[in-house]
This record gives sequence, structure tokens and C-alpha cells, in this order.
Amino acid sequence: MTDAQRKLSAAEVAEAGLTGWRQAGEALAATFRTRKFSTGLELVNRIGASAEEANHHPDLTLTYPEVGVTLSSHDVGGITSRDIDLARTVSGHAADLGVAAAE
Ligand SMILES: C[C@H](O)[C@H](O)[C@H]1CNC2=NC(N)=NC(=O)C2=N1
Repeated sequence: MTDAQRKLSAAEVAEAGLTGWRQAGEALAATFRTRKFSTGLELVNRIGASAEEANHHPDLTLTYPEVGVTLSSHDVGGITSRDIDLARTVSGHAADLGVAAAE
């Protein structure tokens, strides 16, 4: 089993210090206040490109005012370093677009 397949404890997830993200059961979740559908679509497209590059895919909800992102590692049924890494990437895309996460 590689480190990327090791399920992280809640303490390890908290130690990752992900701003704007919360643990929801066996997943990480964040809501980004895009405020415009076009901005949300751009964010979703950037997330999608990074997900394909990482071969690790979130669940996404695109609405007019916001984008919801949920991350978990399906193969182990929990949160791994893959989810932490992609969460950081997603937060970076949001920051690039001037979009804040709902706290
Ligand atoms: C075959 C393919 O590599 C796997 O199904 C990948 C695809 N994307 C994935 N995404 C997520 N979130 N978890 C996975 O276990 C996963 N596995």
C-alpha cells in the first residue's frame, strides 16, 4: 500500500491546514462563492483539468452563485493525500479567480 492509498485520520486531515475546507464524513468539502455562473463554470473547468491531470476526481455542484466541491478517495473509501493535494490545487484555482471559500 502506497502513502497515497493510506486513509488519513481526522487529526491528520486537520493538520493539513486546508483553509475553507471541512471534513464531512469520509470526504473533504468546500463551497466557493463564485457569485456568477460564468465564473463558476471557469472554476469547474480548471478543476476538471487538474483532476484529469492527477487522475483523481471530485464531485462538483455548479449553481448560479457557487460551486460545491467534495473530495474522497473512492478506492479506499476515505480521505488520502490525493484528496489533500487536489484540495490545495482547487483552492489555488479559486484564489486565481478571486473567489473566496465559504467559511
Ligand atoms: C481507473 C481510474 O484510475 C480510477 O478509477 C481513479 C479515477 N479517479 C478517482 N477519483 C477519486 N476521487 N478516487 C479514486 O479512487 C479514483 N480512481
